[in-house]
Amino acid sequence: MRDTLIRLANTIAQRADAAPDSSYVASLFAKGRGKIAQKVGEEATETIIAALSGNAQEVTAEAADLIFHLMILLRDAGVTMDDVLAELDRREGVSGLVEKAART
Ligand SMILES: N=c1c2ncn([C@@H]3O[C@H](COP(=O)(O)OP(=O)(O)OP(=O)(O)O)[C@@H](O)[C@H]3O)c2ncn1[C@@H]1O[C@H](COP(=O)(O)O)[C@@H](O)[C@H]1O
Repeated sequence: MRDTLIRLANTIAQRADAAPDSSYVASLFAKGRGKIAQKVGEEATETIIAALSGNAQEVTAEAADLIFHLMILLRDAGVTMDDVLAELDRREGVSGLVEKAART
């Protein structure tokens, strides 16, 4: 799973410095963080609607759109996927400690 995210993050990073009319991702970077954030919001809403409709194929497609646009927003905000995954790892460790404490 991490390989997919790394490949996509690398492609997105290359597009950040590319000419705006050279690709979809490059054009989104050129439009700025407000537009990128708007796309994340739209894709999040579409993912929610798909999940509520109960169609797993639609949820998969919308979730892919959401993660893709979120990765563009992260790049624009100077946050790496490694930062996010490290935060999730840290929380897993924290919750493990809480569970351990609850058992003692
Ligand atoms: N994963 C994706 C991906 N998912 C969705 N999309 C595009 O995201 C856009 C979102 O669709 P919408 O209908 O919501 O948006 P729109 O109407 O085109 O745009 P708005 O006017 O709403 O801003 C579509 O143009 C999709 O093609 C993607 N475009 C690119 N990728 C990946 O990004 C890489 C780089 O893409 P390019 O920058 O196009 O080379 C590709 O190799 C892919 O791996």
